[in-house]
Amino acid sequence: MQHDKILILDFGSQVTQLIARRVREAHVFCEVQPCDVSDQWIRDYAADGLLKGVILSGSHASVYEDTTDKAPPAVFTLGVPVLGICYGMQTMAQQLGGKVEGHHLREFGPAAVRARGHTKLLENIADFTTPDGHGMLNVWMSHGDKVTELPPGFKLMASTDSCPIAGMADEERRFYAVQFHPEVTHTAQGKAILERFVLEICGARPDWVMRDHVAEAVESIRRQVGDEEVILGLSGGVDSSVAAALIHRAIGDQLTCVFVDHGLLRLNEGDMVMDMFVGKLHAKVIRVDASALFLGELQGVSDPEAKRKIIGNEFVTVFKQEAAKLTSAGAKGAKWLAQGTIYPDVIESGGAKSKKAVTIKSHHNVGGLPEQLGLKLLEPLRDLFKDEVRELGEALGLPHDMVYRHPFPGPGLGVRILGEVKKEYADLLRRADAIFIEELRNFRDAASGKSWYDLTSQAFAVFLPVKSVGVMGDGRTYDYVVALRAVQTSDFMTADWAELPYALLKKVSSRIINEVRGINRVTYDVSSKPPATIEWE
Ligand SMILES: Nc1ncnc2c1ncn2[C@@H]1O[C@H](COP(=O)(O)OP(=O)(O)OP(=O)(O)O)[C@@H](O)[C@H]1O
Ligand SMILES: O=c1[nH]c(=O)c2[nH+]cn([C@@H]3O[C@H](COP(=O)(O)O)[C@@H](O)[C@H]3O)c2[nH]1
Ligand SMILES: NC(=O)CC[C@H](N)C(=O)O
Ligand SMILES: [Mg+2]
Repeated sequence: MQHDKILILDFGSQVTQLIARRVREAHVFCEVQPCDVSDQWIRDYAADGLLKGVILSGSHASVYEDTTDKAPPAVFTLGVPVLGICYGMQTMAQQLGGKVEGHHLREFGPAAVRARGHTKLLENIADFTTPDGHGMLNVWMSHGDKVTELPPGFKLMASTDSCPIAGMADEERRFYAVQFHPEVTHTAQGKAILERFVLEICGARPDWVMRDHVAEAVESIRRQVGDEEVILGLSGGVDSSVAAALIHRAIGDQLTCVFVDHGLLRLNEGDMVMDMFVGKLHAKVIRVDASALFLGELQGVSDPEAKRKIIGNEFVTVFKQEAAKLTSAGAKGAKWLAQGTIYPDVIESGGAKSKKAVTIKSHHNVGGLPEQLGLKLLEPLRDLFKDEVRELGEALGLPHDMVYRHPFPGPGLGVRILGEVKKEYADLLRRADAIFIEELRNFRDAASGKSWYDLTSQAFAVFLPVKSVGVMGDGRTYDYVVALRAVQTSDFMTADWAELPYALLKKVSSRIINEVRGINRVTYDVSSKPPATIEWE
């Protein structure tokens, strides 16, 4: 089945992904592309007739600077509706003959917008009505520049006290633009406005539903792979688990999963993964116990980046060995490497050019492997956001607890044991961490009824290789310290430390100190990201 599609051109706004989320929530398929795709690219993209509309995102830049990006002109000649948001509105105005000016006064935060001109986009969408009968919208603004002159053919669609042209429309050509951000939840009617644009103005079919997606994905994997063999690095994390379950549904025993136990996994994780995939799904999984190898290589190394590099390299070595064994043992050998790449990974690596490439941490993943192994790449989750991946996982019958797990970094406990990694430390940390997670699952927030595990995005314990003095049973102890970390975040780029209930912290601390001999002190990390990061290394 072919889906109608909406194209979102990204000018580098922090919230471009939210536009895509809102469109997907309206069950319309959409893709984000960098704003500097060529006219030819746009025309090719539209050639199948499925492109129903284009959305231009915001940006940190100002359109009147010489160096800033413009929308590919073809966007305005395709004949499909276009919606400009913030910078997207400003560049639309400028490119089509209007005027944009800078102001030193920035408008950042909530604003009340008055709808004008009875346009199709805002018609009958309002948060309240003024005594004289005007529809008003509570929106979120984030700009310094303004459109000061409408382009020919446009009429005024919205205004605020400080921004007289807060929206404009050329209804004949179906071009609409708003200075505020409908994609953020602070704009109360934002969802309604984007739905109006996508469903009614663009007329896109709302046919993007997970149920159908499973069948389609299975079909497309079968077509792509034929009777060839596939290998996949299975971590027990959400993405690789859902990818494995999906591919297994499609091609059964043609899939072999390689699960590397580097000795830095969470408590019982290895057995859990095997139980699920081998025991319940009957998938082929090779469990490689490489803990001696990894811990050996890490001996004496305490620099975080050096540790990450070692773990990454060893991982590649082990994976290559297993792939080679598979090739020599089987008649055919694997031709495909499957990965649980999801849509945010795609956008982050190939997308917006505004992203600055400063290495804060070398993230471990299987990048670069396909070339080294000479395998073709199979990435069935490439189009999906994390919550869609989770929905898909559940549709495939994976247990809720597995698909709603917090993410776990590839280097595992290796980046949660500060400094040199030792088996002794990993064993202590695993037990402390398991207690923390267990209690997060046990404690529920009275108001929402949700567990604190579900109310946090990521939570774990960190091992500090320093000793402090304590007193237990009238005796002196001199033992290690554990720090607890729990954060709330939507995208892991920024995060707040979670305000866990004291009763929960108290229980966890007392259990860890009583049950894990070797730890006599527990602290709670109250640092946000930035300036701290989520992991400690
Ligand atoms: N211990 C491991 N054994 C095999 N493959 C692994 C291991 N750790 C990581 N990988 C591979 O590296 C990829 C990237 O890891 P990443 O943590 O980003 O994703 P994930 O573990 O699948 O999901 P999550 O984000 O929920 O942890 C995984 O999809 C998996 O293919
Ligand atoms: O697959 C991964 N390989 C890695 O090397 C890695 N390092 C950090 N993380 C995860 O990324 C998110 C942000 O972490 P930081 O704030 O510590 O950079 C958090 O969710 C971290 O757990 C990793 N994930
Ligand atoms: N959020 C935006 O798109 C801002 C656009 C432009 N930089 C301005 O300040 O007006
Ligand atoms: Mg993981």
